[in-house]
Amino acid sequence: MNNYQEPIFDVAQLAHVEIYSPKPEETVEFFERFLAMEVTARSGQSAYLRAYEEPYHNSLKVTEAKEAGLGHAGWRTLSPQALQRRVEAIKETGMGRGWIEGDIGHGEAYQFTLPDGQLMELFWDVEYYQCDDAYRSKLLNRPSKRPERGVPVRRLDHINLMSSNPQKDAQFMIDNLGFRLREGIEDEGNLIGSWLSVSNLMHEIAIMPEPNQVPGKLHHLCYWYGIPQNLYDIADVFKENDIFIEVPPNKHGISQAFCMYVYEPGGNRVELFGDAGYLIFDPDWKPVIWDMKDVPGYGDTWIGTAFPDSWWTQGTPVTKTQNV
Ligand SMILES: O=C/C=C/C=C(\O)C(=O)O
Ligand SMILES: [Fe+2]
Repeated sequence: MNNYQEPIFDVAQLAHVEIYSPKPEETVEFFERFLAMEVTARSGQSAYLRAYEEPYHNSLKVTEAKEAGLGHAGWRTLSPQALQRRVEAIKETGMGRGWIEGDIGHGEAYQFTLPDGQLMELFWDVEYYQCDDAYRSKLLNRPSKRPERGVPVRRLDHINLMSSNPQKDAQFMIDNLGFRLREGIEDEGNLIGSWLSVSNLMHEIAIMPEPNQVPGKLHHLCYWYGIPQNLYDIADVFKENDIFIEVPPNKHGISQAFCMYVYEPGGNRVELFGDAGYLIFDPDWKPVIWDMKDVPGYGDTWIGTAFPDSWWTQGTPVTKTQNV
């Protein structure tokens, strides 16, 4: 058994996501007013936000840009030593961009891109949120009081990217960062969809096909409630405020998560999780593979309305969709 390929446990979590918005103030208002996130800093064209149960200074950076899309995703490693090991591995791939000083909320980070071009970074040094007395919760394991406005999300859960070569990107995450494939969608033998994680969550990242092979897109970012009823509460608020609901409260087959998809005012798709679906504890988990023909009505939506075409074809930045 000594030839067993041990997992790489160097990446700990998805710590933050930067999204681009052509309507930054409306995007910030969406997260602040409806999802009750707190703006913890502003600098230049960016605002930094956190959810009330997140321990770090921020988990979301909203940056003004011409078009919606992914700015970058930030992954925290398990230790400073783990960071160094992963940086060496990434350097070998030629996808490394080099070190940056850091950003508001975290220290030096090593940046790289996926083969498809999406920008990512690895870091260890992080700034923990310092709670003002006015926000201190009586629930000692909660970093700040539950906000009284909107329907407050509790933490960042995952990102989902659209790729011109999803199989190549998934393999990159597996080979160099220790992600494990949990579920996949195959079409004519190609892995076109993958749900990958480094924790007990079933995914911190998913990678799906861009129908016209346009590289570098974001499909969605997801925040977690953990309480299915909250999806109906926030759906009511969205409806009252003309926020487009693409997929109403729904149970996914893949991941078994209870979800809902909306578009924030800047145009990026945001998923909300009523619960995160099943957790994984088997150290030798065998990926569950779906054939694409079996997905509609089972893998995508197990219970709820059918997914609209837009869910399979639209990401950000938006490009004209030829007939797919
Ligand atoms: O077609 C299957 C889609 C599943 C999506 C997810 O599990 C997710 O985006 O969290
Ligand atoms: Fe998702």
